[in-house]
Amino acid sequence: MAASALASASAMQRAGVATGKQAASQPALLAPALRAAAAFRPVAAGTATARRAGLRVVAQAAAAPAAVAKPTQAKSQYQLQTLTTWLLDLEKEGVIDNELAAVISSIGTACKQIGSLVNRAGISNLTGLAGETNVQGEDQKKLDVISNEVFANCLRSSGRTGVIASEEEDQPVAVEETFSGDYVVVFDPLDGSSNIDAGISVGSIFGIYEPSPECTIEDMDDPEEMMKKCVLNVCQAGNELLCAGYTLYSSATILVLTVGKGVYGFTFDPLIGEYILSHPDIKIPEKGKIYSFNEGNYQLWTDEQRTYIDSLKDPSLWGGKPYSSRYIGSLVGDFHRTLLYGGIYGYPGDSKNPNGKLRLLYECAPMSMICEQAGGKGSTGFKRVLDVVPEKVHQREPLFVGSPWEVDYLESVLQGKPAPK
Ligand SMILES: O=P(O)(O)OC[C@H]1O[C@](O)(COP(=O)(O)O)[C@@H](O)[C@@H]1O
Repeated sequence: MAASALASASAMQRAGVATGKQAASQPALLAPALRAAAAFRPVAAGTATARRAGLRVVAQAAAAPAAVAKPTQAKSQYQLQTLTTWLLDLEKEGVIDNELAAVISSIGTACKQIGSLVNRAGISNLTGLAGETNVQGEDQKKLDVISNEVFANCLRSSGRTGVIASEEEDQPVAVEETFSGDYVVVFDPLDGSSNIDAGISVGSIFGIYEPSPECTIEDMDDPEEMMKKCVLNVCQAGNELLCAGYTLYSSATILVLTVGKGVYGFTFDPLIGEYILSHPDIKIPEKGKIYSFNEGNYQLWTDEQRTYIDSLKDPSLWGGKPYSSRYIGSLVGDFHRTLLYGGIYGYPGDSKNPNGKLRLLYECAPMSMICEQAGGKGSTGFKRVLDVVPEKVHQREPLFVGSPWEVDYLESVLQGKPAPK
């Protein structure tokens, strides 16, 4: 209607003569056109729109307190809280600086890229082995190598990182492209990669530290000196972490992180290419009903560790319903479920691997910070994970994370102390 109306009105003008005269000579033609043209006029009194406007005005007048309150900007249903706007709010509040925001954004970009590579792995020949082994002696998957490159490239191009350390790199690296900020970033570019070829959920894990003041890397440092400083920069205790997070690549791509003020989850929306706030201020349940351990190692565990798991399976101890067992074999997947549903995830040390399998710097510490920020706990069984100072970059540490009750109960069993109430 509107368009045709615009058309006829101009048709009239094309007729060149003031509408008035002609109108007199051809009334029938004009009527519909005039009515339509009226639609384009500012809201005249008596029309439906005016009525609605009027009602709104009245309603607002009625609702408004005597003193005319500043009209609050109605939150448009299309207003999104994205990772970008969340970081901006944190900057405005002085919680983080724009350099740290830039580093976190670059990690967000890396995870978008890795997420799409993981999704397409089966149809773009990205499954299978890369034919190399990493410093842990593990056969690297093609996507381990590629994800490592993607992560490192994004961190470099942020211009805000000074030293980066990856599960897939033997040694930490000093970043030449650093512009300012010099943040230290540790990361596991693709965790749980043994699950990739089966299309089961995997993830990325990261932690961000301040550069340690004692070891500022100088341009004139010789390579050996520089390496020593890089290692010292990354070997910081988890309680020094400024930010920790992971991205889950599963039925959805979900980035979960903390900057020390609670835990927030953002689901990636591929339609708009943005991370949307989907899990604000995550709180882990005080007590859960799920345990997540690789019981295949049961025979290698200590008596206390076996006693703990056996007790979770004894219904008489839990009002007739034992704990449920869930284990994907992908730390990010198992931890994400534990964070949302409660319970405990554990990778104990055992007679074969006294310190377990998981790496303190870029697996245990970041997950423990997130868990604590959500009201949970992260323990080695005998000590708070975040208080362990790493001596080596790829140091392994036993890890027990989850609801405070289950972790306290575990520590009581391993340390022979009374169980929590
Ligand atoms: O197969 P296991 O011995 O249970 O180990 C599984 C654990 O190892 C990991 O795959 C180790 O991580 P990477 O894949 O990064 O080496 C964790 O994700 C997972 O929780």
